[in-house]
Amino acid sequence: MEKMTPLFTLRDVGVALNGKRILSALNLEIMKNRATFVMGRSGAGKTTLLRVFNRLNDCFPGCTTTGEVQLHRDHGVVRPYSGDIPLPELRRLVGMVFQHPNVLPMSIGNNIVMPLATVHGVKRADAMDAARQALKEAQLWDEVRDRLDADARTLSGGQQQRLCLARTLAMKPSVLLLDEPTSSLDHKAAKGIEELLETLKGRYTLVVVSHSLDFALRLADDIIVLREGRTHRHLLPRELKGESAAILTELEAMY
Ligand SMILES: Nc1ncnc2c1ncn2[C@@H]1O[C@H](COP(=O)(O)OP(=O)(O)OP(=O)(O)O)[C@@H](O)[C@H]1O
Repeated sequence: MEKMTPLFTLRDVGVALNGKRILSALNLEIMKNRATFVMGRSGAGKTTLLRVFNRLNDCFPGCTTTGEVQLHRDHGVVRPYSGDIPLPELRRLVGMVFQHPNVLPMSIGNNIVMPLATVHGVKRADAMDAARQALKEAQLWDEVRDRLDADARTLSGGQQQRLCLARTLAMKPSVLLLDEPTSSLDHKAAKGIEELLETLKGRYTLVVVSHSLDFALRLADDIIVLREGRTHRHLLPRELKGESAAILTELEAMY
């Protein structure tokens, strides 16, 4: 069996917004190249937890993060909240895809090329190559190869979400945070994204917020269940597959 190594370790992590506790006493590990699902009722703090990993909570005035967050890199451990890693590098390593596709108001090609070239200083020709590769990995290339100059907003919702995924993959991230990536899509488009994520599993570390128990049962290696900002349970999906009907009933009651 492959040895599991952590990518992130959280020790006694808490998040407060203007004095209001959103997350408390979180102790957990996100394992490399595994799919970790974060589940729980609306308002439990799932999105806030995702934003701990890339310091996106810092964007909200009055937000404080306490405790220790460790990011394990090949050359050792860095602590993002101690300034061990520049923020642009952290955001590159910790890619995020949101609930609603947030394409940039520009061409399909430039949605990937522009951030690579202007934010990360990649040469345009290299950025074009990276864009092509990422679009293939996001299974969008065949649909857009003849219209890379078209406005990205002319794509369907599912295609826009795959473009957002391609933009994130082009950055060569260590981890992909996916915040309910299918919830704004119709059934067919949602299915397409789920199938795409199945192809990424094992090659990327995935942290997925989802309300779909079926999807979690198919894809998850680990499931973290939050309740009122705390870790309520940490499960392996096999614990849900018949071995513990009581847990399944409890989770189903949340959705
Ligand atoms: N920027 C913010 N300003 C004020 N309150 C916030 C902010 N972000 C989150 N919260 C509050 O923190 C709590 C947790 O929110 P969060 O979005 O993390 O929950 P969630 O589990 O992802 O919910 P949902 O499933 O509905 O998306 C909620 O009470 C929410 O109102």
